[in-house]
Parts: sequence; structure tokens; C-alpha cells
Amino acid sequence: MDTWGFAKGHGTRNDFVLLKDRTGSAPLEPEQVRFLCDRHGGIGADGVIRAIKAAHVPGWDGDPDLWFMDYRNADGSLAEMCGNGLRVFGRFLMEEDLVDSKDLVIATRAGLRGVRELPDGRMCAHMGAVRVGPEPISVVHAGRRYPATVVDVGNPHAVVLLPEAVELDGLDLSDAPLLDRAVFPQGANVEFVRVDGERELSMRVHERGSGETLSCGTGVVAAAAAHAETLGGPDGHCAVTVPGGRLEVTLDDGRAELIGPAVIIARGEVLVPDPRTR
Ligand SMILES: N[C@H](CCC[C@H](N)C(=O)O)C(=O)O
Repeated sequence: MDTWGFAKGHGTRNDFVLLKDRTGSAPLEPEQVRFLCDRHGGIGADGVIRAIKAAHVPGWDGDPDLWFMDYRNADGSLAEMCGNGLRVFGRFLMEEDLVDSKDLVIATRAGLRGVRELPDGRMCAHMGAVRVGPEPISVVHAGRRYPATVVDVGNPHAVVLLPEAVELDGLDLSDAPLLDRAVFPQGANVEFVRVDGERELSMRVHERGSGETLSCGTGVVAAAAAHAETLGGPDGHCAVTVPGGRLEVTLDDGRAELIGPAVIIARGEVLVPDPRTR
């Protein structure tokens, strides 16, 4: 067993265990991530975020002094980006005094991203380029086929704009929707969206690697981008209500900003099984 210091935080109740490992001293094994995310046998979270100095990230060829957001899904899989996680990561770095600014550049597997604290206390994440795929696709959920839109937010998404006859709240998202593996060889996050108004959406999500979560920042951006396309795209602003709260998205010239809360709710120590002694 190893004793690790951790923090717990969330953004619209998409929750994360946060670890500080400046030099990336030991590999973070998938089974350790699954343990940390286990809501009964571990701490419980939708994902784990490890803070590593970019100089110690194999393959990183940018500024070595940046903090790298090493994001993992609850099943232990890697993901390129995490929008709620980026805001919570920024809050974590600020509260741990690991940075001396409230406006940060962060290294991620999807490249450079930004996050800054707003005067009202919310965090604004610069989410980079958002690409809406032209090819029409479909997903199958509960035996029904839905048209969907491919959206790349650094990580893959399939966005379903629900027909009016389908109740968003009535969907059972306990099983993963079926995707075309030719389109999504690495899987994808699947968003189900109700259009409440030209600038108002409601959304639920089945996340790749974590199942249904109460919020998904990149998913909210993907939903806003898919919706903007139906209005003639690609720019616009909208508010998105998710089960965990409310987020705001601004799309400008194919790049997105995501605004919402980010809080650290606990710090502590956790006894992590060493996979080598299993
Ligand atoms: N499950 C996602 C990563 C986390 C995304 C979500 N938590 C967010 O806030 O963007 C994936 O495998 O691409």
C-alpha cells in the first residue's frame, strides 16, 4: 500500500480525484485509477486528474514549465481532454499555490488550453478548436436509431439532437449507445440534447470510459457546436443545463470558451494498493 495525498473537486458535479506528482515519479496504473474512482471501495469520482510538470511528460515538446493535465476516465482509460476537469484543475493549481496567476496556460494531450478565474468566481476554460464533422452519422440507443453529429473537441463526441417526441428525462443511459467503430475507432462520448430555445439547451451524456455523468464540459461544447450548425453555424452563445448544473458556451470562429463553477471540496490521504504486489 502507498499513502497518497489527494484532493476531490467537481464542476457541475462531474467529479474528480486530483493528484499532485510534479515529476511524474511513478506511473499511474489503470487499476489504481479504477480504485480511486470506485464509489464504494475507493474515493469515488468520474475521473482522476494528475498534475505533472510538462517537462516530465514523454513526448511533450512544448513549454516544459507548464502544468500538464493528466486526465483519466473512471475505467482507467486515457482521454485527450476534459472541459469540467480543466476548470477544476485550474482551481486546484491556484488553491495549492502551484501557480502565481489566475490566468493559466495548461498542457493537455489535446495540446495547449487555457483557464482563468472570472470576477464572479466561476472559471472560464479556453477549449481550443471545435470541429463539426460534415458526414451524417447515427447512433443506436435502446433499439432506436438516432441521427447524430460528429464533433471533435480534442476528444470525440456524437451529438444527438432529440426529436421532440423523445423525452430527454425518460432516456435510460445505463448502457452505452452503439456507435459505428469506423467513425469512432477509439469510442466516443454521446450527448442527447433537447433544444429549449435558440440559446438554451438541456443535455444528458453517456461518457466514454465513465458511463452517464451529471455533466460533461467537452460534451456541452459539442452540443452547442452541433446546435449552432442547425442555425447556420459555427458561432454563437448558449446556456446548457445538465443534471449537475448549468454551463455557458461561447463559440467564435471555430473556437470555444466554457464557463462554469469549479470547486475543491476535500483534501486527504488515501491508501492505494500497489499493483506490483498483487
Ligand atoms: N470521458 C471523456 C473525457 C472526460 C470528458 C468530460 N468529463 C468533460 O468534462 O469534458 C472522454 O473519454 O473523452
